[in-house]
This record gives sequence, structure tokens and C-alpha cells, in this order.
Amino acid sequence: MAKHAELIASLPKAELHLHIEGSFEPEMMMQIAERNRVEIPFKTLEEAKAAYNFSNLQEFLDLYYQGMNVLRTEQDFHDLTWAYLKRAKLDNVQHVEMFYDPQAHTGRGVAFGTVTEGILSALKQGEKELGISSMLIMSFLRHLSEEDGFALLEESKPWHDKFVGVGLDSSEVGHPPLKFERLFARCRELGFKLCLHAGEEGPPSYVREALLDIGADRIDHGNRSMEDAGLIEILRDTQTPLTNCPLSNLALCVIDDLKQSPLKAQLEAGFLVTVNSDDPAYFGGYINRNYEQISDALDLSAQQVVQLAKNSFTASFLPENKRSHFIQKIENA
Ligand SMILES: Nc1ncnc2[nH]cnc12
Ligand SMILES: [Zn+2]
Repeated sequence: MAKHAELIASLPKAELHLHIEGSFEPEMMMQIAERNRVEIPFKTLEEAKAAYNFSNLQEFLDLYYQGMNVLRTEQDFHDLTWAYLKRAKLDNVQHVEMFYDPQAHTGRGVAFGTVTEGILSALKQGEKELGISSMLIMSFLRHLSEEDGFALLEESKPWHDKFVGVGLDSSEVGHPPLKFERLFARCRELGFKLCLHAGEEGPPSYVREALLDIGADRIDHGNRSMEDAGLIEILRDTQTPLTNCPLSNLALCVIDDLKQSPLKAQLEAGFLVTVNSDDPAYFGGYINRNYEQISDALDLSAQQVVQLAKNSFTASFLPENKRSHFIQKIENA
């Protein structure tokens, strides 16, 4: 058992970096494939699990996009989201800011409204029945063009009040934030928070672009920021949140060992860093397992674990009164 397992289980947490399509467990994938009569390349659960094996981001993404191909109906998206929320509840997640990738669905003929309404209905149910508050972040796929991004922004117009922000994900190297400079400027004008994956595989210059040229409100991953002393200073001084995903970093070979994670150094440098699960069905663990494994690997103190849980609310897009409510709850725990 992990050293701080009980403490971790007891702490209220916010999950700020979670792709709902990355919570698609192979069991559910097989059920939905059957229900929708969609062919998948696995005959058994064992075969599916054996395929969840990758050595970089692109290998993972190829599987991730293939897996979500079985999702076709509003009910599918509802079921996927509901399953995640029930699982998150077990880990004492009390607030989630969830990414989804509409272009990965509209690009194969599933309507934007089908995807979005399915997710939203489950989030509403999660609030009511599980007491988990939630916000939705619409992500742009960075391997597609900025023009495609503008088309998504237009298509999503009737739902703009349902999103707290927009994101940028998928294949990082070769697709720097500045490729989407005009798109994010427009999103900022529309009042969206900006969350960009940067510095996962890509160089520190991508984090600089996200932060200084685009004006990101949060950096997703940001591991490679540690290679740039100037950037370290900026991240500390601006308190721009970083959403670190330890088991994702390990599975995608961003690090060879959890001991190489920058998380402790970032905490000790005074960054507003958080722990998240990214794509938990693919990377071997939901949020508590991420906290447990990284705490053991880096020998984090109980105080540092508590700090991470507090950071998860401080770094959220919740209004100040709600953030301090949760932080108070942690202090009283
Ligand atoms: N870790 C990750 N990096 C980039 N794009 C993603 N889409 C889903 N998970 C991702
Ligand atoms: Zn991610």
C-alpha cells in the first residue's frame, strides 16, 4: 500500500486534466461496439488490454482515436461520461474540468450535438446524484488546421455558454501553439479560458508560446518547462497552473521512471502544479493512483500531498468563494 494512501483517499480533489474519451475502458468499448454493431480489431478483453501498449504520444493517439470510433449515439457519450464520474467519486473527486475532442467525432460523421448533449446530460446527473461539480472544455486537435478549428468554433456556437474554456491537444511536435494564434485570440475575445497542452513532448519554446504569445490560463503537462530557467521564473511568478499527469508521462515515455518526474522540483520551486489522470483507461490509473504512485516515487511529504490537493482547487476555474470552500474543507480534514 502506498505510504499516503489513506490521506490521499480522504482528500477532496479537483481533476483538471481529463480527456473523457481517455476514460473509455476496454470492457465498455467492447459492450458499445456490440450494441452499435461496429467491428473492432480485438476479439477478447485480453487482446484489447494487450494492445494498450505504447512508447510515445503518437502511438497512444492512434489507439485512442481508434477506440472512440465505436461511440456513435448520445447515449454512448452519456454512458462514457457517467462511468467516469462514478469512478471519480470513489476517489473523492469533487470537481472536474473535463476535456473532450469534438473533431475526433464530427470528422467521422457523429454530430457535434450528439457528442456534446450526451456528455452534458451525464455531467448534470453527476452534479445532482454524485455531488460532483463540473465544467467542460472543448479541445482543438492540433494536428488539424487552424481553419478546421475556426469551423469547430462556429459549429459549436449554440453551446458556447456550456464551455468554460477551450483546449489544444493531440500530436504536439510540429504543431506549435502559434499555429493557432488567431483562433485562440478569438476564443479569448469570446471569454473562454485557454488551456493548452505544451511541453509534454514538445520543446520549452512551445510553453513560452502558449504562455507569452497566446496567454494561456493553464498549461497542460508543461514538463519540459524545466529545461528553461527563464520559464521556470515566469511560471513561478505568474502562478500559471500546470496540470501534471504522472502515469501518463510514464506510459508515454515522457519519463523513463516516475522518479524522473519534475513534480517535486516544481512544487519546491513554488509552482502551482496539480496531479491529474489524463487518459486513465489507457495509463493504468485514476486520480488517486496517480497521487499514490508519484508520492511514493518522489517521497513526497504529507504536507506536499495536501498542497497538491489544495492546488487542484486553486488552479480550477471555480469562483473564488467555491475555491476557498474546498480549500477550507481540506484544511479541516
Ligand atoms: N496526453 C495527451 N497529449 C496530447 N493529446 C492528448 N489527447 C488525449 N490525451 C492526450
Ligand atoms: Zn492530456
